[in-house]
Amino acid sequence: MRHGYFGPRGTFTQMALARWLGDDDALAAATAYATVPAALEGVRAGEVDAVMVPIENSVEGGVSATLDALNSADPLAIQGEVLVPITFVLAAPGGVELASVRTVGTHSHAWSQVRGWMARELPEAAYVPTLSTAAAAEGLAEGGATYDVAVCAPLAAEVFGLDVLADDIGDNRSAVTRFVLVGRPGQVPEPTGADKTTLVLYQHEDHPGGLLELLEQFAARGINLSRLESRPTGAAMGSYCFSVDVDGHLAEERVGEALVGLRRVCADVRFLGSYPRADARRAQVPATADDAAYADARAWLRSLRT
Ligand SMILES: O=C(O)C(=O)C[C@]1(C(=O)O)C=C[C@@H](O)C=C1
Repeated sequence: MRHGYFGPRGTFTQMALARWLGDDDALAAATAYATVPAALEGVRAGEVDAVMVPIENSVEGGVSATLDALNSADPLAIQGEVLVPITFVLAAPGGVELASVRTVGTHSHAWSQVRGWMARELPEAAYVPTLSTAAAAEGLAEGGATYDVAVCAPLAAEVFGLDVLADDIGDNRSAVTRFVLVGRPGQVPEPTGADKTTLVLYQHEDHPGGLLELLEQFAARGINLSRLESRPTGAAMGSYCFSVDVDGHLAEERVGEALVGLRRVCADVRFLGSYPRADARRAQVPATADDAAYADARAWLRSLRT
């Protein structure tokens, strides 16, 4: 299988792919893409079979670039997820002193996670956005960067031969980012009992109780949601879709029933995959909503009809 990732080398995303593959040769052969949309386009175009991209951070929330690229164009399928603890360093070419720093380059998600440290230690420093944390480090190593230092992973500082001016500068020491491996739709991974299903829901039109109508489909079937975000569809001001992760697998009765319900009440339902949870936490399913309960209720209905 050919893999890709949101690169360059030294991104947190590459670390996630390393964890997923567990094989140095496969990682070295993987294609680095400069942006998340480019990585997903690489899969759609068949350049690679699957790419690793960030989707959610425990401090900053959803990664909009990923959510929006997954919601548009041909549907893709999430095949698995990886959790990576996030620690940032302040990295610079040799000879740069902390006191002389005026500008800091990094990814916008990383900047949001070091704001407190920056306000305390470098209150005058201006922020320069870069395509990724590792791209910021790469820019310094290549020369000609428009910033003095980079906020990046310790790995990126090492890969690009930079000095570490400050260690562990994240405001939240337990920050974690969730990454997903995305491929073309095909086989859905087998259910494990500890799975997630990712969906994008489009309402017919804005109306009172519209969101409740969607959520009812899950609540009535004993399905827990682990993420719910509204994203603009881009069609008009106030036009939103809902991106959700639910505990459960397409193959399970209660998830299937919820999908049937959603299909009836939504203008469109985009199925983005059922896949094993990285933390292997089993879904809490009420006894009234497990597969046996559905089979029993269906048998009863059949008996009434015959
Ligand atoms: O820039 C990187 O290194 C990434 O992998 C991207 C990304 C993100 O998009 O959230 C990943 C984890 C960190 O929270 C900051 C940046």
